Amino acid sequence: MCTSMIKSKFLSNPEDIGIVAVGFSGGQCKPGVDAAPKALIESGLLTQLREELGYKLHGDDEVHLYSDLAPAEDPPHRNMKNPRAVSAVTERIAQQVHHHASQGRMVLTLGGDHSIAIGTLAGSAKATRERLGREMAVIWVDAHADINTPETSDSGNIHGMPVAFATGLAREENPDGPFGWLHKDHLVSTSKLVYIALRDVDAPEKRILRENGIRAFSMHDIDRHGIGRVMEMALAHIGNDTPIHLSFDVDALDPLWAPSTGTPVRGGLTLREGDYICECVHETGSLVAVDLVEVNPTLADERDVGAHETVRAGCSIVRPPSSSPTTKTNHITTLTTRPPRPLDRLFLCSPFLYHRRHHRHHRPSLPHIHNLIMASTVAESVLYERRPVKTHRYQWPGVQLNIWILIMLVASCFLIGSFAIFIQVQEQLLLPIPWYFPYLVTVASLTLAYILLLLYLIFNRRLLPAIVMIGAFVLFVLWMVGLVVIAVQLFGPTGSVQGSCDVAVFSFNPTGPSLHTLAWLQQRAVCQTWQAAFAFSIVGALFLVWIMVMAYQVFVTA
Ligand SMILES: NC(=[NH2+])NCCC[C@H](N)C(=O)O
Repeated sequence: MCTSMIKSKFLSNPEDIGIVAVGFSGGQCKPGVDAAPKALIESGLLTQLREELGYKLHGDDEVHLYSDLAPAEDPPHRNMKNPRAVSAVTERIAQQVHHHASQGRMVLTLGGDHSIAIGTLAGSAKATRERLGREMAVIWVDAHADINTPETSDSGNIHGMPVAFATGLAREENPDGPFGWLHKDHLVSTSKLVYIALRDVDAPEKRILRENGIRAFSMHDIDRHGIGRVMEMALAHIGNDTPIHLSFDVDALDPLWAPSTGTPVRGGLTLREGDYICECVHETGSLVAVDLVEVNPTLADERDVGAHETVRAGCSIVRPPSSSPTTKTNHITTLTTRPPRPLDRLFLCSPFLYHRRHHRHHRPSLPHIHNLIMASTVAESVLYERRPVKTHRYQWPGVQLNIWILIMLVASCFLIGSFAIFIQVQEQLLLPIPWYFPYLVTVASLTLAYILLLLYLIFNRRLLPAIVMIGAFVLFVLWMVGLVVIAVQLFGPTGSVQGSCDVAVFSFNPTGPSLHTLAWLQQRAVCQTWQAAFAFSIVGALFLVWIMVMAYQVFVTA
């Protein structure tokens, strides 16, 4: 039995994981990244998923090297290095991912360099369209944007281009050319793409991000807002009704924690921030696929102090619980009752664990990688003695809310304007001002203040349904009083507005310009203003009911 307590929204077989282990490094020039799946598996990743977290794994018996796909020759094409090899391998990966995803399983792809995401995204986007009739969102956690087109890339390495291919920004016109196999149903929309942890973006990539309005959170944003807020914003951008593919490049982490990668960049995520991202994505229940790429176990050599640091940091961050007397579940008990090992659950530690120095002294430890993956046990497992913090992300229907605000603005402004004029007229005629004139001006002004409050809350992403509901209810009562008063004035006994209209105006039959005609026009305008005020009051009252219903729906679906 799978231990995850988060209910998956989009997987029909949430206890199953399709594994695609990709031993491929052709998207860049440093050898070794193809050894990652083996290293990850040897360090116990899949065993842990299967035995300790209770997942049923499919396709876990083989690391694919795709040697049968190696072309006889592979000259550069549109400035790309190894174009045919990468195209053929990613096409095959797309089929593998599609196969698993079509069966409603989570797909875990172990890279490999990041070029393989051309295949993983294509496979899961297609399967998501076919199975759920929806578009899929992508959270790309990476130091790099990997959105160069072949024409903008300086390096020609395809691992710097996968997003451009996956979004259709880099298209191959020739269907038989490299990546000509990518069709419309393989593509991901740029509006459903969110980057996290960027810090090394090429100038043309910046332009591409800007021109396509792609949502990107750099390390600067994480420093400024904190990872919590950034995740809130990233997930709000995606919305809670969209399946998510998480593509995690290990170089998103600071080299302090993950130096064993081809293109490390300083100033990256802390270990804990990496954990947190994965926990948040898992908690949405929308996760359908994960890639873990660019782990290069061969790049940590004997002199690498980073490996030591990694181990130390991992140990201090993830302290195995000293005791866990209440643990009942078998597979968890096994872990919690055995003596803690210092390397346990070290986040993405496999490149270091794979390192001979550590490998000799420790049984390949259980990597912390499952944070990254579906189980996200960090958030929920007794292992960590943490309780998931229930955070609500309210998803307001944007269009409805905008219409609501606009119409209510019009209604309130109209009431303020017309009753202010009535007050003025009464004053001029030296008549007493009835209480409901200033009352209606006040109610409409309160409504304006309420709209301003909503806008402020929306801007700060704090639009809580409870606030909306309470405010709307109070205003509704006030509007109803106003509505009744207006109705009495308009349709009440003779002597009312309606009556004066009928008697003072319509019984006359003014023809030609005269003082009578003028009075008649004036009186009719007053009547019509009252009628409009009545109409707007009804609209206001109904709209207040509408926003209460809206708030309720947002609340129950959160
Ligand atoms: N997946 C990666 N590590 N990508 C690094 C890309 C670096 C650079 N922007 C390039 O296009 O070559």
